[in-house]
Amino acid sequence: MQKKVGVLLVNLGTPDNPGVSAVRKYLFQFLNDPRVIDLPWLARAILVNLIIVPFRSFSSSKIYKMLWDDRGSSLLYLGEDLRDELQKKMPDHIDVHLAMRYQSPSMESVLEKMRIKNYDQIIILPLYPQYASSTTGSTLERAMKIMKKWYVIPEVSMVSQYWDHPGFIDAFVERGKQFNIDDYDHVIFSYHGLPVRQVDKVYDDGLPCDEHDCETKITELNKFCYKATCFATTRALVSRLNIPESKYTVAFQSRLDKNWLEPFSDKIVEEQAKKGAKKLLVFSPAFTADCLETTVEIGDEYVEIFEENGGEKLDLVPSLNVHPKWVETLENIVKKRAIA
Ligand SMILES: C=CC1=C(C)c2cc3[nH]c(cc4nc(cc5[nH]c(cc1n2)c(C)c5CCC(=O)O)C(CCC(=O)O)=C4C)c(C)c3C=C
Ligand SMILES: [Fe+2]
Ligand SMILES: [Fe+2]
Repeated sequence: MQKKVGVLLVNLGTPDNPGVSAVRKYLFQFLNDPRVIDLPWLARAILVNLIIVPFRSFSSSKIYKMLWDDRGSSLLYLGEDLRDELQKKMPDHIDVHLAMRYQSPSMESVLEKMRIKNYDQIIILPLYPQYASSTTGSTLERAMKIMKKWYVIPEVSMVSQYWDHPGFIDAFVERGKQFNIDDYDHVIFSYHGLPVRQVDKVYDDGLPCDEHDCETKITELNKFCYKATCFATTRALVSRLNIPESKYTVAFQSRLDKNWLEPFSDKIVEEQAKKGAKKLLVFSPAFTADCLETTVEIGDEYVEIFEENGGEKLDLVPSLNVHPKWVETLENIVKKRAIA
């Protein structure tokens, strides 16, 4: 009998609408996740529920209103498009589903639909190329918490990271080739930031991230360090795109406080403009779909910072979205894991 396989693509999630109350609900669920704000519960409860959420709901709602278009939030509808494109590449016995870690469609509801299908195997595929406890870790933990309650638990396969997958790199190289890189004064590889505390936690040897050469090499110790894999993705991309070391910077965006990974992308944008750069190109290879962080933070806010400081043109390389090479990469990842 042909084995049935269910694939679950998971991304972060987005508010149901850009209004303050939906954004509050989203931030409340997201930031109360102990893998995201990894403080003791009382400190997290006070910080998130009395300080961050009440204030941030208003400012975030404003930027979500800038992101929203006739199809809604791109993180969600591009995920749906990706699911549909991947489904087209699959044989009859493999179904592709999409869930969001926070808000809708929830992992609970989609996994329940998958349970009823009685698959022989479930493949959980978070849409983050580089592992972080707050993203991939949280998604995989949630999947395990849901499935551990099932009476019948099928074979399960979980994807932790694919920052060096040749297909993932090829897809971003193709995106980069849409631009004439020689025309730009500088290139920024801007990854979502993380608290330094969280990157330090991947090490069992008692030494912080800073003492593991994470900017230059991948080792047995740092292979799950988000900073190390962001730098490694960048090395793979610059080598394929022939970008010399003097012409690019790796930076981290979207910090909540100052103890996040540095350098900060907005500061690098400002610094480049002040040094006289007129044209900047920005890649954002921690995101596989365009979202608030790319379209608004880079595409609007960084453009403004660059121009205010003397720059002329900042271009954002679009994310992978439904690029055929990206769909093909996911197809290969799934087919390699699917049981026969
Ligand atoms: C690589 C992916 C991501 C990592 C790592 C990550 C860590 C992380 N994020 C926050 C706080 C916020 N992130 C927000 C938005 C957001 N974050 C990611 C991805 C990663 N986050 C995405 C794809 C998005 C956009 C979602 C969308 O709807 O388009 C937000 C909300 C927006 C805002 O108010 O700025 C917050 C807050 C933390 C605390 C964290 C790790 C500790
Ligand atoms: Fe985030
Ligand atoms: Fe590290």
